[in-house]
Amino acid sequence: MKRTIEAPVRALPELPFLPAELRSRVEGVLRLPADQQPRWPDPDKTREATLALSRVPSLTTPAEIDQLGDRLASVARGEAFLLQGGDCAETFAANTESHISANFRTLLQMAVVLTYGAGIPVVKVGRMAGQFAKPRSNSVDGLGLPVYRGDIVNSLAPDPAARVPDPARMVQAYAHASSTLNLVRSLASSGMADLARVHEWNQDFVRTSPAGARYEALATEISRSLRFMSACGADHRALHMTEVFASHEALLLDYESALLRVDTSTRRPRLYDSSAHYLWIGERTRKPDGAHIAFAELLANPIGIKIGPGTSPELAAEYVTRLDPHNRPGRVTLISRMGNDKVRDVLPAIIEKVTATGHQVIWHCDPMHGNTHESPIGYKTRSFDRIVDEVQGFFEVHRGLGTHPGGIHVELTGEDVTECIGGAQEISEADLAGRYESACDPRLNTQQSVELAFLVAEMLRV
Ligand SMILES: O=C[C@H](O)[C@H](O)COP(=O)(O)O
Ligand SMILES: C=C(OP(=O)(O)O)C(=O)O
Ligand SMILES: [Mn+2]
Repeated sequence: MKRTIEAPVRALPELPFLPAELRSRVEGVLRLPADQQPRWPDPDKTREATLALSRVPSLTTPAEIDQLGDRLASVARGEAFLLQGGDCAETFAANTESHISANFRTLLQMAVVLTYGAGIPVVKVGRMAGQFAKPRSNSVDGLGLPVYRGDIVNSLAPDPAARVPDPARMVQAYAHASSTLNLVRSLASSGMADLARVHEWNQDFVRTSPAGARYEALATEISRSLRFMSACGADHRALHMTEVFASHEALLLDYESALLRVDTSTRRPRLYDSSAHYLWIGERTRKPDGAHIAFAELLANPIGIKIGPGTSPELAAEYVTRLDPHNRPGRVTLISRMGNDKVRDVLPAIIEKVTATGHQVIWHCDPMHGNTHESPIGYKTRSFDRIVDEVQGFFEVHRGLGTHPGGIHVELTGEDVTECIGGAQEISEADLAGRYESACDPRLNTQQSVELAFLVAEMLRV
């Protein structure tokens, strides 16, 4: 008789080098209740997949992760700005060279404008190389099928068989993440990241955007600065290459725990989630007594937590004290995703309470997830104006309190999709059907992303 699996299977992977004390802590965490996990139908296949992942090479190294930790410490101290962006849901099908390089290029274009606007370094973190798992509002979709939970779990195809969770997808996700990182590392150190070249793309944006005239003055100032630096003979390698880090939501605990690796080169062994440099815990899985927050507590990686409008100041302070026991600036990023109509009311009390704990966190603004609505014909969309207004509100709140608005976290793609309405191209609800390609949430297209960067640069210069 076929056994029905009532609870999600979370087999602790082999983790060959895990010292006994750490192993029992990981096991304890994986026994806690975890939201949004798939019910894999076959425990043996699940174990096979996690065992395979526990033996593969790390996607990131402790040295790179610690390097990002240093950069984030600067952000927390107000000496740098954090730009994080990429797809809502990466897919295996879109894991192509053109898609990855277009997203990377858009991130670079935004970073140049923001660096100029802020006058401080911009730390670039992609939602890439692992952003394959999605938390969902409902377990059934509009067609009555089990919901799509990201390519690492099941398929978007509207077919009951395709929606059955398949643990072998975790191994495929690792392979895709690995090839993405390989390409991105190479692009970051090659001509693609050359400052002058990235600025030329921004000049193309200004030439072709219907709102170009508004941004021309800023783009011209950047051109003059570049000519000045070149005339002075400034030719540092940092002008020709860049540094970019990979991040995703630490949602699927079977995948994340199988990629845990231990660095034993330090006095106390440190546990790294080698699936990414930076991981965040989402709005739907941040229960304080659940597995996700406890998992994040184990890690040496920098950690983000999404905080929606229902977050109490006390809970925000609890996250920070639990996740930053050693008082490391930038160890925790609080990513507010309040909605443009709530950010000005809800965020100040949270900032005050967290600041009073003495921990130096990064305050990050996700202006996407609190501003999603359904169009009359059923597309999930977001309005560019509301996105801009949430960032504006976030800056106003920080200016009022004298704290550092540490950066923005956006869902974007380097392609000319029609998923968010508004922006200089005036994408309307009727235009959404034209090129709506997201597997989950609506992303800013390239033009909207670069336009947002120009608007944020203006806010930073006030
Ligand atoms: O990316 C975020 C969430 O997964 C997403 O907003 C949930 O979407 P849903 O409400 O369509 O499930
Ligand atoms: C799921 C996401 O966001 P949130 O947890 O803030 O809803 C996301 O960033 O795709
Ligand atoms: Mn999303």
